[in-house]
Amino acid sequence: MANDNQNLEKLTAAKAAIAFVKHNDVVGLGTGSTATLAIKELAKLMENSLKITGVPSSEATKELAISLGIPLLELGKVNAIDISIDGADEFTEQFNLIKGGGGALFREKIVASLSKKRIVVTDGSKLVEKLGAFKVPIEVNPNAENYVILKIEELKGKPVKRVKNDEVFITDNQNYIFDTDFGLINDPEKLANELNQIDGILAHGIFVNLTDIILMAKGNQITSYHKV
Ligand SMILES: O=C[C@H](O)[C@H](O)[C@H](O)COP(=O)(O)O
Repeated sequence: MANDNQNLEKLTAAKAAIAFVKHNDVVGLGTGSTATLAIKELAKLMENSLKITGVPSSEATKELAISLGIPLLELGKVNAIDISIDGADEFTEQFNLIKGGGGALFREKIVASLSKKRIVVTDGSKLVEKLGAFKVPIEVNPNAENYVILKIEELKGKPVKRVKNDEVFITDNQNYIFDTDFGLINDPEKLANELNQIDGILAHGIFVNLTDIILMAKGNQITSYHKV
């Protein structure tokens, strides 16, 4: 559970991120508590002069954006996004991430893939030396459940089907999530590529080469990592 300090850090990072948004931008709207703060800050700027169009990365974010009066485009109908702002569950200084703690990883990956500038906002707890303490969310079509479990186990992963409020968690895309323990991950790109080969996996939460700027707040200080 996030404490007050963590919430303040999330807000500090969110405020730093929206400074990158320009008038008339198409903005990829992430999912999760930190992205939510950024979306609310954007909406405040829109009360003055900023005009943007959002592209939501989940049904929850879509509802939030509508409630704030942010005009939206449908993700599946968009060819390019100027800038996206999203959170992360873990990141390394090599710009590798684990995402999907909220189950929105597939649409978040498409948003990041379409975006010209990808900004990740986090509190100070998300920086790690190696990914993997946070279990890798893997979104699986129910028809491929047992097949995918076998294939993940061949990769030495230990998948656990996600349950929320005593019920199997179902994603916005009507799939399951398997939170998978791979131990600490030495080569995220290799594991990402191996998972990409498995039929039945819609997406996994390892994000490689999908981030340009990471804004991490620690206390009220921002550390920004820019990919060169
Ligand atoms: O599916 C959820 C997303 O990947 C989130 O961006 C991620 O879980 C981080 O969320 P939060 O900002 O709430 O820590």
